[in-house]
Amino acid sequence: MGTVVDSANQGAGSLTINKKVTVVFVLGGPGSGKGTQCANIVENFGYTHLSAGDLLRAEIKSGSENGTMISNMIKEGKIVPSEVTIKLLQRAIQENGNDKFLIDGFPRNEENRAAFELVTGIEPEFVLFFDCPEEEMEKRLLSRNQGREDDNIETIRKRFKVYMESSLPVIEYYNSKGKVRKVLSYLSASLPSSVLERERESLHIKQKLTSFLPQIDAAKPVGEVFEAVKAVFAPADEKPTSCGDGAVGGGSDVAVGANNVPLTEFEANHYEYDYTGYTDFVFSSECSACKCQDCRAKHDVVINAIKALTVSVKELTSKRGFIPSAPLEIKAKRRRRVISRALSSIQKSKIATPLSMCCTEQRTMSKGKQHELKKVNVEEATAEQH
Ligand SMILES: Nc1ncnc2c1ncn2[C@@H]1O[C@H](COP(=O)(O)OP(=O)(O)O)[C@@H](O)[C@H]1O
Ligand SMILES: Nc1ccn([C@H]2C[C@H](O)[C@@H](COP(=O)(O)OP(=O)(O)O)O2)c(=O)n1
Repeated sequence: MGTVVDSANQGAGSLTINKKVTVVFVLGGPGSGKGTQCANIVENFGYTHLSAGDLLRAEIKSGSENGTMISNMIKEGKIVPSEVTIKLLQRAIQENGNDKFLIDGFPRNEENRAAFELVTGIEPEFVLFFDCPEEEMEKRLLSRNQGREDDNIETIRKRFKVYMESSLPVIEYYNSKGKVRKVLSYLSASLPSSVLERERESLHIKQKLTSFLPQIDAAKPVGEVFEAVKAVFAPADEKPTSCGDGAVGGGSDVAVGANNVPLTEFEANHYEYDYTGYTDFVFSSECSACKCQDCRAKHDVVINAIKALTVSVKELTSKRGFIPSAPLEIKAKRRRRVISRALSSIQKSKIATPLSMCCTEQRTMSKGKQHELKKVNVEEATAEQH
């Protein structure tokens, strides 16, 4: 017996997607309102909506050989084998003239995710995540009135269990890659961890989360939810790649902490948080919300420069026998000047930042290069100190 991917590949043949497409995954619990919001997005942003559940139900109706198996799995609240769903999605994408797709209710487990990526080579542009309390979802499903066989209390409970156990980890996976869009991302970036903690606390599924998870509060009325959705789509849609695109609220998790640098790294202690001027950087940089690789790379260079600067000043002050017992009294204005000078020296000395350089590579920048940065910054810092 072959793997899921093997069998999906065998059957894929003519189904191979031979056009460049933009894919947004729309995820959330059963009844969280994915389909409802997808209809709004289609109307306003020109996407084509592909609901995995609808495709599977259409397959049952078509009398296909897989029909009975799919029907039984859905009645049990289980997830249909990936190769079946992926083929349906591939066909729908290939046959549609559009090149922008909302894929709703997929991937629903790790197997779905990995197989789709391998078979189609498509990575989502971003992930939209609707978070809604179970009681609300249950109420909605029980009054959905679409004649669905799985909208009964017994199957609903099973679907909730599958969602918590299999689907949430997929959302967390995309979150770790900075793909999950949130609305207040730019704000959260500058907040101390205690505030982030409070934000995380407000999540309906908080007990299952291992990290901060961007979400849209899907328990609100349809119109309000769509306002949040619009904030995610509008900027991304208007100016997808340019620098300083004003994508306020449209940034993903990665956009704010650019390159996924954990916020805690800058908040380890008061001294470091204060000294790096991280807050200032986030709000003053034109590119802080931009996710293009260029900006990410630049941001990494700055972060490294700031770190090097911190080390240098610590060294300088300890050499002078001055060990600060309180946070260093460097005023915000001066701090910004130091940082901006450090940045311009870096640019002037043409430290090349290849666009292809990924965040990890940047962070593991060779010691030699870090030393170079440090040298530049020691001079700047010394000048400032005087
Ligand atoms: N924000 C909302 N407030 C109240 N009811 C909603 C909201 N969003 C969707 N619904 C209703 O809840 C039910 C489930 O919504 P649906 O979009 O089908 O969810 P999903 O696609 O996530 O399963 C539908 O009857 C829909 O009209
Ligand atoms: N990727 C997917 C998506 C849906 N399914 C099956 C299992 C789900 O319980 C049903 C219904 O999914 P659908 O997305 O239409 O509905 P809910 O979000 O659960 O309300 O379809 C699947 O097996 N694999």
